[in-house]
Amino acid sequence: MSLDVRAGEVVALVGASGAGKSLLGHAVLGLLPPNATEQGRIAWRGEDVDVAARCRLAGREVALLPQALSHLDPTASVGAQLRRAARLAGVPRPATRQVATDALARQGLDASVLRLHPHQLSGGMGRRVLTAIALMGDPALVIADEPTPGLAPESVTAVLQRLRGMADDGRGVLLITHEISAALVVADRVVVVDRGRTLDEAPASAFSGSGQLLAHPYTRALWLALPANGFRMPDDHTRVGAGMLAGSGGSFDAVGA
Ligand SMILES: Nc1ncnc2c1ncn2[C@@H]1O[C@H](COP(=O)(O)OP(=O)(O)OP(=O)(O)O)[C@@H](O)[C@H]1O
Ligand code: NI
Repeated sequence: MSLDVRAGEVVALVGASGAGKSLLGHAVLGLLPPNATEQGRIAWRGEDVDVAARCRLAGREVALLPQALSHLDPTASVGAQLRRAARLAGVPRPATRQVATDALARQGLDASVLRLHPHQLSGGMGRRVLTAIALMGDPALVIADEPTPGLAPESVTAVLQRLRGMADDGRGVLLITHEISAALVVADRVVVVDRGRTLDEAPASAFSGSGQLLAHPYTRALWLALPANGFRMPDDHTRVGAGMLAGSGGSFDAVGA
């Protein structure tokens, strides 16, 4: 896999289940299991970063916006979790309460939420809390792993617009998803992956009409299969799929971040 994310842009990483999208995100954050073997390189601001360096960047320069509310600690109040994130981001202890309150306010939540525990939050509130935690260290890169499945349409829009806002504030955003239609609402570029390989990269604007601007047949097939395009399946779809299988190795050679 090979891709890069620049400041100010949302890059959507799109691919079928098992393509390796989450693994790529975890690799960038230095979160792969200890027995994982890696090949290739990951660079941050032009410099190669090893696992130790990536772990130092994680939570400060690079933040993960997880999908599941289960990433919140069920036994700790929202306030305690935000203050912990603030301390990890380098905020001196006496200031953490105010920083936590401000972080919630930026997500449209008032200070009464500090006292709540995760089970008392609605789905939308929980996601705002996760966002507040992820942004605590003022990261330059936000990796959002499947932030929208299971959400009501208006919440999907809100989550995507928040990601767009993060990019407009000058951050880079990597949006991992298998919902290309949602990604296209906010993405500048779309990187298509399959079975551990980058297949294609296209500007979001190329996804229009009958896909004539999309060079790769797999990407065009993804676009045409959307409900809005009438679930069209090109005749050669199965053949393309089989070709993808035959040509794939399932590991990443190169990762650029
Ligand atoms: N710790 C692990 N050990 C071995 N194999 C793993 C591990 N984690 C993931 N895999 C495998 O690596 C492949 C890629 O998984 P990954 O979770 O990155 O896919 P994904 O593209 O994020 O899929 P999804 O859209 O379902 O989240 C899958 O075949 C998965 O089973
Ligand atoms: Ni995943």
